[in-house]
Amino acid sequence: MEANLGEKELKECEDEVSHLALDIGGTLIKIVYFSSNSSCSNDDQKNSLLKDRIDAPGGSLNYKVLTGRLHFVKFETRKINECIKFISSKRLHHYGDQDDGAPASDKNIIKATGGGAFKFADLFKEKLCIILDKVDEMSSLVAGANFLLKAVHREAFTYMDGQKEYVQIDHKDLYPYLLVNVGSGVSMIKVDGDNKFERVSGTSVGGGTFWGLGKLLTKCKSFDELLELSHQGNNRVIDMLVGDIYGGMDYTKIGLTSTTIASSFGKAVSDNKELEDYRAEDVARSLLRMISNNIGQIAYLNALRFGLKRIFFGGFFIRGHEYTMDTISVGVHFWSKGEAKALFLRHEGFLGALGAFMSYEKNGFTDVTREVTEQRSSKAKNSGAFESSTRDDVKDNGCIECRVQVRN
Ligand SMILES: Nc1ncnc2c1ncn2[C@@H]1O[C@H](COP(=O)(O)OP(=O)(O)OP(=O)(O)O)[C@@H](O)[C@H]1O
Ligand SMILES: CC(C)(CO)[C@@H](O)C(=O)NCCC(=O)O
Repeated sequence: MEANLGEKELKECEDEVSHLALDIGGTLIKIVYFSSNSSCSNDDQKNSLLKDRIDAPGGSLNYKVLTGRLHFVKFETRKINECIKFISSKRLHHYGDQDDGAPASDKNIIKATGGGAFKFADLFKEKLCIILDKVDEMSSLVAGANFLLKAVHREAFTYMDGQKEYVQIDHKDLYPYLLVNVGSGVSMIKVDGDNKFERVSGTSVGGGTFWGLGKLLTKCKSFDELLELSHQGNNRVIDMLVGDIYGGMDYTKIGLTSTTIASSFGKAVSDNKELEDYRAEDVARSLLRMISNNIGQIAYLNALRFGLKRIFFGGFFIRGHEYTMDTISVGVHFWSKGEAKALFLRHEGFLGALGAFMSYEKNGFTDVTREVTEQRSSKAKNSGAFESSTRDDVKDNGCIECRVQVRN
């Protein structure tokens, strides 16, 4: 049953925050929280509009459905204190306050995944009196990806030659697939079903490598600046191409055109130039291509190893960046001779946080039933320093309107 809220009612109701989950990675902290539109002053209205009770399939359990929003926010892990201030100022850590039945001792237990759930457990306890309930990182990534692919409309898309094409996922034909999460490092996971997966490979040459090397080589101050720079660069200035080696000719016998990169950064060997003699734009471009190509190639090899046709790329390295996606797609297409497909996800950076969020099930948080609409969060745009992303879409900070099913 659906709660049928008009725009007016939605505006009149203030958001009531609940259910916070964290993914504390090597570079970024990702936060997902749910806010229900359930603090209307009139209780009757609240009950009739927002909490349609439904019976569980078995008949005995009673559920209520809350209408609200899933919010997505990120912080740099090195600025963890900003994240703690944000949680504190929004009182997100009191997620259980309105949860009638929960014992007091359960109220400040927050689901958290990623290495930082271990590393920063004491800090969260000290500053926010939160106990981090650790959820395995790989199972969170898989749960997050499966949820997005099944529940969120227009989540997965291909990107080739500047064309973005949404892919309708048939739930019965989702598995198996390869999930490649490009965070600071890269994990490659063969997914065979709900909570059925195996981490089959990984590489330390990932997003951290791009951002770390890029910072050293270009003096960029932010990841966005580095990406922007790469947009304007030309990798052929530094990369050694097949044509550079073969006197401008293709090496047709082994299928290499003259414009194929033979050696990333290879021209720097014979150029007799210092770093300062290269344009930062060109360095950034070569670096992005080198990392993206390498990830695309290892991903393809693993897909080949297990006969997987679909490769979903997640993690904050992707950032919906066209050139990154294009490079990965072209690589996968080229090496697989068109057999395998690279697919991208709109909420790519939040897989782990979403997976941790979904794990509230055991505490009575049952399901995010469906997305209603997706929109940019006006709050995210207006709330100042905490959400200061330069990009404007839901991947960075934003929200999905949805319904969640909560066990009474
Ligand atoms: N604003 C940003 N600041 C820093 N890095 C960013 C930013 N946006 C995107 N990135 C890229 O995203 C990567 C981090 O991605 P993600 O948050 O998925 O991984 P993580 O969880 O921090 O790492 P890991 O899972 O390996 O612990 C960075 O290494 C960088 O390449
Ligand atoms: C160590 C993790 C899982 C932490 O998120 C990630 O950074 C990663 O998968 N790194 C690659 C490590 C490797 O397989 O070589």
